[in-house]
Amino acid sequence: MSGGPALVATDLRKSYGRVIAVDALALEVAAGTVLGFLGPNGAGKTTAIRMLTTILPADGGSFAVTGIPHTRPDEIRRRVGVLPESAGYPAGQTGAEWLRYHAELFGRSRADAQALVAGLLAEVGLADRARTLVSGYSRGMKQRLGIARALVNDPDVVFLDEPTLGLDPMGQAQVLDLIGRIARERGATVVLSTHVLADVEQICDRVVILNRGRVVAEGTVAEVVRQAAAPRQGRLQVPPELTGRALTALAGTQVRAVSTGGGRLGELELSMPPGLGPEAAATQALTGLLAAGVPVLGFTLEGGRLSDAFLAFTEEA
Ligand SMILES: Nc1ncnc2c1ncn2[C@@H]1O[C@H](COP(=O)(O)OP(=O)(O)OP(=O)(O)O)[C@@H](O)[C@H]1O
Repeated sequence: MSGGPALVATDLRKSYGRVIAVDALALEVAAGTVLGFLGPNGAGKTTAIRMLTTILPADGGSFAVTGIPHTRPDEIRRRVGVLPESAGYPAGQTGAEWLRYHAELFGRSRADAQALVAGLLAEVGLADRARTLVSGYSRGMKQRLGIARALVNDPDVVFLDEPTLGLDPMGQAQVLDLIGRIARERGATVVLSTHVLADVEQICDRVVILNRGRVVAEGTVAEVVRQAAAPRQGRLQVPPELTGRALTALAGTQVRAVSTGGGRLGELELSMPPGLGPEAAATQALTGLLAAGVPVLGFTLEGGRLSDAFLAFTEEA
């Protein structure tokens, strides 16, 4: 593997008729990163993954995987692993047979493939189910088998499209643990497409948020949350006797204010409107209060979650 980024994309585009699925996608992902690839339904994640894994030709733009340009798709295919959005599994084969078949597709001899498959099944926690028909596997076991298949060529970059979809909490935890190990122990880069933002907060080093085919946010989870203007909640203390005047003053701003539950006078909860940065919202609120002659005794912005950021970046304009 080269010392450069694991994945680079520039101006990548794909349309289906008049629907622009991916629009000028630019990405740069460092090796060993677990990247959360996020976006609402139809944002273009699956289309982007299909292009980056050379399954679907792009309309324009370029990309490279571990330095291999998109003009050499056969080489890229040897360096990537994929768990597709709706992976199909064979009913009549055992997990070991199915994986061995895929290992042999990558040119392994039978003996070599057998050893590889035993290692992979152990890695994904299916060693004791090697000789069971896949049709008898639970959904979580099938997903882990699909991830094992994605690892059969010892890839540098692994693309997982919604790997925890439909899994129970135990199944989700096992898949997340496996993803963490793929990055840590194999040193592979993982591109994780998911709608489960709690998973992303737990295991992703960085995130990219797509909306309508475009990257609308990029960075670590903390950076994206900050960029989003979430914090969207704040807390304010004013002299108790001036609570009413403070609420009237804030009603003239874009910041929504209510007295805190429990009726503690002088303490107000603020909701910052989407689209207005936290500094701008805070300035508006504080300026409004000072103009009304209300002294501000305390003011804090509360930390936002990735879900707040996601909504802020993907809400309809
Ligand atoms: N084969 C296709 N033919 C026509 N339109 C398509 C096709 N595949 C995707 N699209 C459209 O392209 C856009 C992007 O779809 P895509 O499946 O890439 O989004 P996604 O982010 O993966 O969504 P989801 O989270 O629902 O899986 C959508 O408007 C979708 O309807």
